[in-house]
Amino acid sequence: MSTSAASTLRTPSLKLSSLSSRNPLPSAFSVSFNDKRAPSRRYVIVACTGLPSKPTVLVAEKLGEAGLDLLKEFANVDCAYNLSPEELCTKISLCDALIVRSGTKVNRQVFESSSGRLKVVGRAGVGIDNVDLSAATEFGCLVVNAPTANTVAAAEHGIALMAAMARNVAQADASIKAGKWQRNKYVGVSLVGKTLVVLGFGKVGSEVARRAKGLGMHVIAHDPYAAADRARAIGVELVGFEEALATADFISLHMPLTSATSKMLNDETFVKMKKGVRIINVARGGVIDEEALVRALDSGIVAQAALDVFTVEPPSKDSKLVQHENVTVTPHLGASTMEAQEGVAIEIAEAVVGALKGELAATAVNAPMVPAEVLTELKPYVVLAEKLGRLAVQLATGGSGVKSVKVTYASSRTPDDLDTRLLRAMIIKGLIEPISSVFVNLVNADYTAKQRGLRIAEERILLDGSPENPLEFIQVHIANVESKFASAISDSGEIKVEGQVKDGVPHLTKVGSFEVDVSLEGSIILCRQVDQPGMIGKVGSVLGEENVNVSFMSVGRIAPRKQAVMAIGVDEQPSRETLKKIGNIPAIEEFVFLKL
Ligand SMILES: NC(=O)c1ccc[n+]([C@@H]2O[C@H](COP(=O)([O-])OP(=O)(O)OC[C@H]3O[C@@H](n4cnc5c(N)ncnc54)[C@H](O)[C@@H]3O)[C@@H](O)[C@H]2O)c1
Ligand SMILES: O=C(O)[C@H](O)COP(=O)(O)O
Repeated sequence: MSTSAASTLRTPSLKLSSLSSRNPLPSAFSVSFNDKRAPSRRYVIVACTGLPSKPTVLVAEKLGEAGLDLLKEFANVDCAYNLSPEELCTKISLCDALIVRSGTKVNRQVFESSSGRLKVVGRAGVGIDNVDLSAATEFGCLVVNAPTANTVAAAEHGIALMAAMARNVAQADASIKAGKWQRNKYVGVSLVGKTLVVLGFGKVGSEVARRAKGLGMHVIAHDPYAAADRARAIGVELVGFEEALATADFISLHMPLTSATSKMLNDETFVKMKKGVRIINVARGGVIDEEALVRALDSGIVAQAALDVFTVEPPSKDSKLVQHENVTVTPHLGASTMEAQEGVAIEIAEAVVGALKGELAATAVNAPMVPAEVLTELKPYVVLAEKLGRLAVQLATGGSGVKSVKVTYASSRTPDDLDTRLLRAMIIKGLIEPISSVFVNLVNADYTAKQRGLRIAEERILLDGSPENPLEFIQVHIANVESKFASAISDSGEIKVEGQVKDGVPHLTKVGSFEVDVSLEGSIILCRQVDQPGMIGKVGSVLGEENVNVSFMSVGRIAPRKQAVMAIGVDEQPSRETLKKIGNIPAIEEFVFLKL
């Protein structure tokens, strides 16, 4: 009999610990049994009190009612606006999700202060430059945004600013209200026939281009990552940066703020522009060097600027840029229409609720974005991947020694047609979580593996046949470790488990060199025995005596009457005594109990 099974069953030390950091249910607690002889092993029984089990969502900036209503159906919603950074850090430890707009800095300190409870940050809008994505990823916190609902609003605001600037609407309005009537002073310029350069030809940029063409402007665009055919389809030519600068009568900015786009317009670029150029910015203040813009306005290179966004928001009252007479400003209103705010609120509420339910988010910013239909197709394989990881690591003696893992995907689909990032993340989750207190998810899987020195190599086996199913089987191999169940070692000396999805249900189909077939639900007992009549009955009746329900049994053998491996799926965890009794059945040579 294997000593491993017995050693997992020593008298445990009892410890009560809150699960709040790993479990979104605030009412859940765990009783954990630590095995004194094998401290790395820990059993957890989760119990829920009668307290409310809804997750808590902190809404830190104004969100549309429709979004709040959606959130309230699923969560406790705490709307707390204008929090100081300290107040945010204090509150966040009690929250599972946080929703912000552009006015809240979600920095590393926020993630640190959450002590692991914060699972989702929802940015109710597009720009995520106010969220520290690396910190979020490190802490396993998913960041989702609402990338589409305010596109048109932002584009319309860009067009509104351009027209208002060209015709001095804001200045003339202020002048009349100050009792003046200055018709000669506010002669404007026409838009028709002028060249508009759109910098950043994404969602907002292309909508601006469409509208500007309707106004009779000649529109060209610069975007190193945009597809030329998409631009051509709406009659826009993509040009290089230098050409864009030199040709523009108007420049409208629509790129995200990143380290590459920070201060993209600066002293050097302003001198390359046509004298009298006009600039519109509804993207982010930081893409312009604001001091350089003031110089360019003073020197007349830039005739006018219309700005919705600023490096620091709100800008200081005495900001030279804001006060400049040739500058028209609005207080970051691009997304602020009734329609856009309603849409954004619903888009972000759905994304946050979905993420809290554990669904894979389509608008994830710091996790692989996988199209919805691919997610649906891969769902059972995602479960299979995690369970194979969990089984493989539990088969290793001393899990922390697991450093080198190979994953094999067998499929008749070409690699281009099979996205395995999700599967890899779930295998990592399965490999790490049973042997550590780290919470692993799609967001932090690769990061966590790297931190622990766990190398994951992936290989594909291209099968013949029609690629109806995404995958035929997945194998997880762990190299350079001993196994507590010697039969799990394959001919090549590695722990090997293989699984398939059958009728939508993940199955374990191979352990080492033994073929088995057991659905991956509940837990599993693996026994190696001499193949002889009555073994299934013997083990089954030991389990039955203790009312442990057997969900599945399967035997794989080398040859009749030789060695066989029996895989038994059980719904309940058998007691120590029951496992001992199984080990004492004379024909059983080794066995192991594995939690899924
Ligand atoms: N003022 C507002 O209220 C408001 C509202 C919505 C969006 N925005 C901002 O507008 C910007 C664009 O939003 P979007 O939804 O169109 O995003 P998007 O991701 O659809 O488009 C951004 C585009 O910028 C391009 N880009 C990246 N680097 C570039 C570079 N160096 N030069 C030129 N182009 C570059 C990308 O390739 C992409 O096509 C974001 O910064 C967003 O935060 C502001
Ligand atoms: O990036 C965005 O979506 C816009 O800048 C809107 O920001 P807001 O939600 O703060 O209005």
